[in-house]
Amino acid sequence: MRLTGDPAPGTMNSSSGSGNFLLVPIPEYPLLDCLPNKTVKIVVLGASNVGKTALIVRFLTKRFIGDYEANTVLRSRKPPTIDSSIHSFILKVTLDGEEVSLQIQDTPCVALQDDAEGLYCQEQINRSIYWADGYVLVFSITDHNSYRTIQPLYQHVRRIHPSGNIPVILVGNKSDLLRARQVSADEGETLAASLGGVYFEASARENHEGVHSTFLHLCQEVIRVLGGGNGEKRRGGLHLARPKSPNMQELKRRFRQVLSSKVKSSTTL
Ligand SMILES: Nc1nc2c(ncn2[C@@H]2O[C@H](COP(=O)(O)OP(=O)(O)OP(=O)(O)O)[C@@H](O)[C@H]2O)c(=O)[nH]1
Repeated sequence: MRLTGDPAPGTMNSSSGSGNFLLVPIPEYPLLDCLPNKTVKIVVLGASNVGKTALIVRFLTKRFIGDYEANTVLRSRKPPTIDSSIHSFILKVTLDGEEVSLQIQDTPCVALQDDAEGLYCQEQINRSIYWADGYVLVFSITDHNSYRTIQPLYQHVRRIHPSGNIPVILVGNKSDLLRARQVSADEGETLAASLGGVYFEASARENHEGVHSTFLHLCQEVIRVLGGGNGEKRRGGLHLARPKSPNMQELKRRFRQVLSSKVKSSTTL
């Protein structure tokens, strides 16, 4: 099944419970004509394999990334590999009756250093952290190491933004895998409270609504804490270019590929 509309190259229209989303790759220039004034910039961070990309894909397309993978395997026997580059998306959302331009960045994984306190974190992630207004910190409830990464990760964000409130939410993903649970809901809630954020358990695999409300909650929190407008201005005039998305053409090609394979397989089955 194709997403609503017939996407022009480089754009996709999707719909969600709260209205129509326009999904476009973030260009290297501002979209002054077609985006609302209010902008919220969100980055998704976490350890390897926790489901960062799956959560974003679920939010944007209402689908589970594994469905795309399975579908492509079926058709070409060559699953798409999501590379570890930074990918960016813009969509319009309506919050409390007002249109907001939501920009989301997916990032490569971070990892704990051997001392379990420091982080291995690529420079491009630092640029994304600097760029963003709000932070989705993700771990998997089936992987206690990914949970242990969160506190150092938050400290890392704090070092980049030493002053002021940091809108953050903590997501314990893969809540469908209850039998493999290694992190309790209490541990999630306690950690989120210590970071000054809210804890959500989510399943990118099974639940769109949970993922959807998680992202929207963070949007609202960003607007509440920072107000609308432009993040760079809020940070005392410091300007840092938005991280580039060098592989956006490739990502668009993969999106089109998996979406068209979805159309074909659903019509042939
Ligand atoms: N059961 C289950 N599997 C999930 C869920 N979310 C993601 N996965 C699977 O977990 C694996 C990792 O998902 P990704 O979205 O690539 O994780 P990531 O955090 O972006 O991974 P990195 O590229 O290592 O940073 C994939 O096989 C997904 O299909 C979930 O909610 N439930």
